[in-house]
Amino acid sequence: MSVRHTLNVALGERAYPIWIGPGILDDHARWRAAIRGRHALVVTNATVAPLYLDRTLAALDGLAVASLVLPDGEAYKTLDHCAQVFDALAALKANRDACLVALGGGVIGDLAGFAAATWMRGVDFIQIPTTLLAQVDSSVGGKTGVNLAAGKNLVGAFHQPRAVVIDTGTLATLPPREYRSGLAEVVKYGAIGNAEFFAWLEENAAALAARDDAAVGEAIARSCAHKAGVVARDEREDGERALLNFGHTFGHALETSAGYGTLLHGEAVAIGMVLAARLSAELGRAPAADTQRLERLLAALGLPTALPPGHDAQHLLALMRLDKKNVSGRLRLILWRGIGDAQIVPDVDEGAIGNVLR
Ligand SMILES: NC(=O)c1ccc[n+]([C@@H]2O[C@H](COP(=O)([O-])OP(=O)(O)OC[C@H]3O[C@@H](n4cnc5c(N)ncnc54)[C@H](O)[C@@H]3O)[C@@H](O)[C@H]2O)c1
Ligand SMILES: O=C(O)C(=O)C[C@@H](O)[C@H](O)[C@H](O)COP(=O)(O)O
Ligand SMILES: [Zn+2]
Repeated sequence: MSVRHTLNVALGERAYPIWIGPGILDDHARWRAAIRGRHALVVTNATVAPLYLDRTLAALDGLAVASLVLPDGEAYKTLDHCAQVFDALAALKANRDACLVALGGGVIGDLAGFAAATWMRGVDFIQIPTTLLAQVDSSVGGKTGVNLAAGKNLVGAFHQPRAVVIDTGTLATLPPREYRSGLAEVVKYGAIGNAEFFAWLEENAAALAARDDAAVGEAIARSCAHKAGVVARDEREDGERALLNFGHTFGHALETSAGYGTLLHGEAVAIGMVLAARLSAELGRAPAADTQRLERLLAALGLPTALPPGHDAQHLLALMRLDKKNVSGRLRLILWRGIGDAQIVPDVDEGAIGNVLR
């Protein structure tokens, strides 16, 4: 086991470490020290439990511990399944000093994090992300929540973890499609604010597609560093943090309309980023050549760039109207001036959005 990178999310008294490296799930002394009380509940799912639950429980030896294994899938990121976490905490007799341990991808992290935010009005939690997407994005920053039939992440809370334990060795068991989905959020960091990183991704696309350890490790560390900086400056999305939503207004609408789990989050974000880039070009805000560069990179990483056949533009637009970033009924989108230069654009013309969706 070895920690290759230690980052910090600088939030004053609520600052927390991000440890990144292969095998650090077994570095018990390190991450168990982040648990302050006697009770711990590990929340995971039916796919991840047989792979990594025993190793996680081994670190918690000596505490009053329980585990909850939920069904696997985006379709289960719901209030009903959050209620199962509350029931497990009640059965454990967990008090205010309890700690939840989210072991899995972004679905488990968001759901367990939301349960931690609301159990007894807020208890600690630790993120142990086991997908690339969760390692580069969802485990950092404290956005927790669940989906409704009406839209993605419509119920949630900002609640920061106490620590993020990124064991890059867990990626060895991750299916290829899920790995590619995570790469979309990596591309997002370059697209929104780091043209040099975007160029690095272009140069290393083949290595990343082949899951080369060194390239993947660097992509994870650089992504986490980007996100940690944004979150430290704007924890509650009053400004800059909204840029992390590039591609997401379209993407979330696509995920909801396709039925949760049909299109993976990263796939929907990949398509959404292309649509946001196209819309930026259509509005005369960005060069069309940058859209093509984005499409080429995403395609080289095995990600989709086009809307799924049979999509309903009007339905997508209706879903976009319920996005959290909108103000006074006006659509507020993240667009760009080009690679590495995203911006928040209020009051985007629905006609132009409709053109891009069609
Ligand atoms: N909170 C945030 O800031 C944030 C950021 C990005 C995405 N998200 C949310 O994250 C979710 C998507 O996360 P995801 O892509 O991790 O999906 P996921 O949690 O559904 O995991 C993807 C699949 O991989 C499996 N899996 C997990 N780890 C594995 C491993 N090591 N080996 C084998 N299989 C493994 C899971 O069981 C699942 O089938 C969405 O709900 C999205 O909205 C949240
Ligand atoms: O951390 C953020 O801020 C993000 O926007 C990261 C996104 O990748 C992530 O999908 C997030 O869950 C979206 O949040 P939402 O506020 O649009 O629900
Ligand atoms: Zn996302």
